[in-house]
Amino acid sequence: MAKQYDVLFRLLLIGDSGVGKTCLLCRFTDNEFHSSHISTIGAVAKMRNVVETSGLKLRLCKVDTAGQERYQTITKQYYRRAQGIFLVYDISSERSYQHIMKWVSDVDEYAPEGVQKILIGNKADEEQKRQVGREQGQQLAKEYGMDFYETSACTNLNIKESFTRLTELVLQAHRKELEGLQTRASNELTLAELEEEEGKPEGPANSSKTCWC
Ligand SMILES: Nc1nc2c(ncn2[C@@H]2O[C@H](COP(=O)(O)OP(=O)(O)OP(=O)(O)O)[C@@H](O)[C@H]2O)c(=O)[nH]1
Repeated sequence: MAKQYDVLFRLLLIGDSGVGKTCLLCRFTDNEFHSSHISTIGAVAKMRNVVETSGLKLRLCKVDTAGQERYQTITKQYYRRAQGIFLVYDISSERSYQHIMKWVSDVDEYAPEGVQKILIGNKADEEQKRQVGREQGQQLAKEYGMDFYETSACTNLNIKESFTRLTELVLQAHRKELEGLQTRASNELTLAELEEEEGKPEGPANSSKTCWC
């Protein structure tokens, strides 16, 4: 069957367990929010419809990874195929913010050079429980040369903006290859593995979640 898209980009969500990675993805993809927390096991991929830009059809595959330590061997396998990474902490958890440094060092070790990163301070609606100031997020992002967004999967704050921004950064980083692709026959594209993953759990582990949230 003819491919419905030219290029597939993989965006990864990483961060401590419970910071809201699954909910961010669920809000962006299905515009839904669920208040229960069922930990992701391993990693789960979700496709977003084809986006047309610069004469190319992009398909985004977003991989929601488990934050729990025991799945880290599995989730690190996904780093090397990522073009963009969301590093997520929870503004009501100082601990999850402190752990961003550890997540960044994992990215440096396992992700390809040139991978694009964005720092996310999620649960911005939880102002009364805030433990991490907005300026702390900005400062950390600056240190690592990342863009920074405070988001809320609950109220839909900055969800579209942050996903759009990371896609833009990935596009910019791959501009040269993309220009080449525009002049070639579209079926030869290999910028990322072109494969159909709709609805399938990514990789060796399944998710215990019955839906994406
Ligand atoms: N108030 C508020 N709660 C949120 C937000 N995002 C997620 N949550 C809640 O935080 C809990 C954890 O969310 P998940 O998305 O399952 O967290 P996760 O990072 O995917 O967790 P793991 O799969 O264990 O790594 C759930 O109870 C969500 O309802 C948010 O923006 N605001």
